[in-house]
Amino acid sequence: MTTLALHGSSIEIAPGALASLGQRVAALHPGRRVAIVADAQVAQHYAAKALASMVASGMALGSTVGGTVAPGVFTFPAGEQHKTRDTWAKLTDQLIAAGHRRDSVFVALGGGVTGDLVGFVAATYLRGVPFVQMPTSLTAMIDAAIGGKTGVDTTAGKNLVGAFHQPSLVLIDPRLLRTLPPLQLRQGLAEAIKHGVIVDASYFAWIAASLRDILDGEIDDATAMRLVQRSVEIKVGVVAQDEREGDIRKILNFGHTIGHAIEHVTGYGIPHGDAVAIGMVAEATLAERLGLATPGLADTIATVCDAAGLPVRLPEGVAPAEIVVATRSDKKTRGGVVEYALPSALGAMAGAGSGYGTAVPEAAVLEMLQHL
Ligand SMILES: NC(=O)c1ccc[n+]([C@@H]2O[C@H](COP(=O)([O-])OP(=O)(O)OC[C@H]3O[C@@H](n4cnc5c(N)ncnc54)[C@H](O)[C@@H]3O)[C@@H](O)[C@H]2O)c1
Ligand SMILES: O=C(O)C(=O)C[C@@H](O)[C@H](O)[C@H](O)COP(=O)(O)O
Ligand SMILES: [Zn+2]
Repeated sequence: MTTLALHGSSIEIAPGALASLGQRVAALHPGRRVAIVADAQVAQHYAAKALASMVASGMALGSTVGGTVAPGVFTFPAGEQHKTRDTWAKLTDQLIAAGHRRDSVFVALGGGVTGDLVGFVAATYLRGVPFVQMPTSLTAMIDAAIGGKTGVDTTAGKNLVGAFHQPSLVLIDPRLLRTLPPLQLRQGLAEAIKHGVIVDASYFAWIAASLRDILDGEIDDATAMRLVQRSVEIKVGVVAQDEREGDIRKILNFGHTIGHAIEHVTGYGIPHGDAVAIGMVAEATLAERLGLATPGLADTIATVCDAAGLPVRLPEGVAPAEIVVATRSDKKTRGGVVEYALPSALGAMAGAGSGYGTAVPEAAVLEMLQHL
């Protein structure tokens, strides 16, 4: 078992950890009522086990006004299309009806959509109740469950409404990756590749050399632990320095300015990791064109993303100009100009000492996208 600490969160990684969920939640939150929230797909795989572990540890569930015991598990339909204010409202109403009050703790059991959504429900519920992240996708284990960014998408763009709200516990069981569909495993790899590019060239090289071990057949405990642990260490190392993204945390957004714009203009028809892979190649190309990055960096990133089965070019039918317009809702925009977090070399980012945001004129972004 590996344990890390971050802004009040205990982050615990161990194969088989799901069995100890109830025990860990009860130890951190004695006397609280608990509600588990999962999307319908994850619920089919893991809700019964998670609930059994809560009940075995003596955690109480909600209860309605008439005294009936409320369900322990609340579900919503799977998919980014449901990471919305509408789902936030429905879940909030269901939890209120189930009698959850300030003495409750919520558990997000699922991928990044579930973690972002349930974290935002917890952040706003009676002005804030504690929550626990039990991530089930690679994206959630190595990225979304860590660092306290919660929120939902709106029709204007990605993650535009949300809050920073740190989970009390992030319990990671890499064995849950065994039921994750290959397409979803690749989505997480995009974020792991990002971690290599922004902080650790040797981790990038290890991922490149380990793609077959990760993607072909069932991932073994040793490979899964190494992948999850190194990415978690990198994310924790960055967020520990800058919780609210005033400075170095921006580097975790590498690939996301273009990536989020792609997700938005395709109506979330492109999964997050795919969009980030294209975004990383595009933004590294931009960094090279601006003279900030080592020539060849974008090709190196593209080669590894391609070998991981991730796309590296704009999807067919998506016009560069509409991407540029969609980038205007990026949260790193200052004074009306979008600032990008750009790499300078494998394992290093441009802009240290000046906030890690590089203001780039739209004309330069448009030209780069037209030649991608
Ligand atoms: N808050 C952050 O810092 C942060 C970081 C990265 C990504 N994100 C967000 O995370 C989301 C993407 O996360 P995601 O890729 O996990 O998407 P997701 O939550 O939609 O999960 C992907 C699919 O995999 C299924 N699934 C998850 N775990 C499974 C398992 N173990 N077995 C079988 N099926 C499983 C889900 O039901 C879903 O259909 C995006 O909304 C992105 O913006 C947030
Ligand atoms: O934790 C961070 O900080 C990140 O930027 C991690 C990203 O991988 C993640 O997709 C995040 O949700 C993007 O945040 P946003 O602030 O650009 O909405
Ligand atoms: Zn991301």
